[in-house]
Amino acid sequence: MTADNLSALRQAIDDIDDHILDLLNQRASVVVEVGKAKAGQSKDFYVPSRERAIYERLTAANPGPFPSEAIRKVFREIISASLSLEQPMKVAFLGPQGTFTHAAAMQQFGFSAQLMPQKSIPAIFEEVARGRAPYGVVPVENSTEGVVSHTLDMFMESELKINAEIMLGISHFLMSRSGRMTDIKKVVSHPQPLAQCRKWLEENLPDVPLVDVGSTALAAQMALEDESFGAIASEMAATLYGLQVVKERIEDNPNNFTRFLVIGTNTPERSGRDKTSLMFNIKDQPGILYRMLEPFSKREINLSKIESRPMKKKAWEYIFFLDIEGHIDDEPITAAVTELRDYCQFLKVLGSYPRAR
Ligand SMILES: C=C(O[C@@H]1C=C(C(=O)O)C=C[C@H]1O)C(=O)O
Repeated sequence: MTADNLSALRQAIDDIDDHILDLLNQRASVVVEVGKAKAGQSKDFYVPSRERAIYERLTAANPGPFPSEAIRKVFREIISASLSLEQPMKVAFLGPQGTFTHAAAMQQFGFSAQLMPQKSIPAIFEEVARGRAPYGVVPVENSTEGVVSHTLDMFMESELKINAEIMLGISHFLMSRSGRMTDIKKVVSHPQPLAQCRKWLEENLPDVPLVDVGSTALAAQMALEDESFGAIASEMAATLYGLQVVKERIEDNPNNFTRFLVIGTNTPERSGRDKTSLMFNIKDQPGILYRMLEPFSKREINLSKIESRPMKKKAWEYIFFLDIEGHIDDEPITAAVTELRDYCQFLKVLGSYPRAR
């Protein structure tokens, strides 16, 4: 390639970039107009279902060679930056910086959002309920370890609604100050990642004691303080805290996903591919468990999750959490929920929101 040829190609890239920049500005101006129109109708500015539709439409329409996997990331940032023109989007999440919830919040809201780390799951509910952040991100279940009971318990007392769900592939990294396995005398992490790496730890660090701490990010901070600590945390935590990766991807099951919820004060409109989460307590009667599912099965409504938790106020009474496919405004769902209500002492719709996949 000659120098002339290279500079001609670079000139072509500059021209295209100018064009992209011009289009980004045109797009941002339209988003501002949409924001004004929504404010006039007191509608939420942030619409996760519309964002999902944009990612899916563009990924399907992409002729290449630009990689389809990158489309969501690029448009995530374009949308995030446009949303911040109105006002920085404040999002409370389970901190400190570098937790998996931080990564989930970033995946959903992008770099232009103002992510606000909180010390506990109740603190996130509190920030949103008090209006200090319009949205919060909380973990709710892991594909290998099951539900995050703190989050389910919070819905018993809170009136907040689920606005979206986020699925995040979870990969655990072992990290330390030196990056040498032989320096590690203790392994620190949150109990869930420790459990998810049990086999790897038994095989590779059999005599090293394991220490539970409140979060993976806290574990990373401890490893930064003490060279003899190995922390199990996200790749993001290693970068953020400047730790050396000892071993990548040490989870026993590589098919490890965590589901997070975006909580807010309103219920999003139907998107056509939604999920509804319900919470209820049934009256104690013979055959009641069977009957509570009948309103759904006879309408062929798909259940994606059922979970029960002890009701703290009364021994041996249970609260059920049910996820069903569809939006509460869909006629069969409204009818099934109305029917179920008859068997319940109480029933709460935790939200209808776009399905992640
Ligand atoms: C512009 C809108 O509002 C927000 C911004 C979006 C965008 O930049 O495309 C998409 C959805 C909303 O979160 C809209 O609802 O269309």
